[in-house]
Amino acid sequence: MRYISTRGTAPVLNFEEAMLTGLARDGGLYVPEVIPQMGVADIARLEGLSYEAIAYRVMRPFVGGVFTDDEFEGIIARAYAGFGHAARAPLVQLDQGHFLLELFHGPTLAFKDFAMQLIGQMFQTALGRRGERVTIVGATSGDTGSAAIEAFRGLDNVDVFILYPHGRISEVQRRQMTTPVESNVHALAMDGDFDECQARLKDMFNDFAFRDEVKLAGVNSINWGRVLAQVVYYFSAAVSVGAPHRPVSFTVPTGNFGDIFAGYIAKRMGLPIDKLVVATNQNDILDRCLKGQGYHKGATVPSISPSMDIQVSSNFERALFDAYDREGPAIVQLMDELKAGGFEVSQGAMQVLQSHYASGRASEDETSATIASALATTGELLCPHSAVGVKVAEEHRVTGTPMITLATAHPAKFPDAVEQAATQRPPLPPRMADLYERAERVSRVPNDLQALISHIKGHRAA
Ligand SMILES: Cc1ncc(COP(=O)(O)O)c(C=O)c1O
Ligand SMILES: N[C@@H](CCOP(=O)(O)O)C(=O)O
Repeated sequence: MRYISTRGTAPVLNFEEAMLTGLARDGGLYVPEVIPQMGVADIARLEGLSYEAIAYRVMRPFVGGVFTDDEFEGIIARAYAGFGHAARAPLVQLDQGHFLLELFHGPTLAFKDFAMQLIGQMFQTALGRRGERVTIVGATSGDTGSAAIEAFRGLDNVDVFILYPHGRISEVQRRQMTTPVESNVHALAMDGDFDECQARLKDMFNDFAFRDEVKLAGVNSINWGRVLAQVVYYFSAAVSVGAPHRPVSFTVPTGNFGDIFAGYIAKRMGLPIDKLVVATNQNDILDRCLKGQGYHKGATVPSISPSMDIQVSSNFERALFDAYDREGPAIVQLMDELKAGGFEVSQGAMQVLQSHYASGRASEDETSATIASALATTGELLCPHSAVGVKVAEEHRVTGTPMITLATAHPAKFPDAVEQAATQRPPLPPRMADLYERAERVSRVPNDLQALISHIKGHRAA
């Protein structure tokens, strides 16, 4: 299995190399050269299997010969052993034909654990074999960072630095990053918003001297391994509501476009997905773009679903790559225009995008109202991101086709917003009950590439 860059000029890599490289050296994102296929019979055989067994069958062809069968089975088993639900990703019914896929039973209570726990295990196996140590730098609007710190804390062969936008994440998210005591993990509160954190991260990858000196690696969804792990739950969920014998739709609360892109990969592999619905909060650049209004950056407005306060949605580049017939130079041009403020999508590419993705947005009031009404009618307490999804899903449901909305975080990660909407404060699970008493360790850093580089160099173990 070979991986190519969306910008067309970086070296072609195998799975392990693409996973450890993160951003391609031409600034692009790695994607599989060919998407492996699963036929109707292969998908039907997933019914009744454990989450781990489905994960093995769905991901195995993407990994190639990098891990042996036994190694890969062990990696998957260890990744999901710590989840708090036997089904890992249980499906609950909200209404006739509308289901919620609960992706918040991992150690940090958000969907990011599905991929981060897995790539933590894959990094450990691959780096142990190579005898290498790497420096992971990540950008987060709250959940990626906490999942990464949890997955990599205390591991021998990695230093982890996570940039988060100072003052723009929830207290639970912050404390999940600032309270681990292991000396190889570092939370950095940066002045700026998430897009600026992500831009500095990409600047670091494009500074080859720094990148090579510290052996920079990335665990944001620029890393193909992150997207791949998320493909699995589209299969597990769809099969439990009747796929491959009938089509299924998904609505996905979306920010950096990694999760919905995983759904697109599942569809390209053969899963009968009718609609993939992108649900945004008031930072609705993706909704506007998918409705044909171009991709034009504005100011990011803080919302009650802060993890989706994003304007530069990094994985949208992967979607554009396919929509532009995998023409690297076209993507280079669009990304140059984006640096200057935005771009228009060609008519042909727009048709391709709209054939795969629908979209909608939820205002702040609509999000709060959905939290309240879901609790009243179904007893389900939603986090604000999941509520954005449920509201948009309701607008796209079609009789006869099950709609599955991804519940991307536990409500206890956003207790203030949930309490305000539902007059009920969701408690943290018992294992985290002392989170507010634990001591915090965090460095305040400026939005400045050189300052960040010297901070990281000065705090690495090796
Ligand atoms: C809770 C939550 N929901 C939804 C999203 C959006 O996911 P994606 O960035 O993969 O589109 C994020 C962050 O990315 C998140 O943390
Ligand atoms: N919402 C994310 C933003 C980063 O997304 P990623 O999937 O690219 O890592 C977060 O919680 O950090």
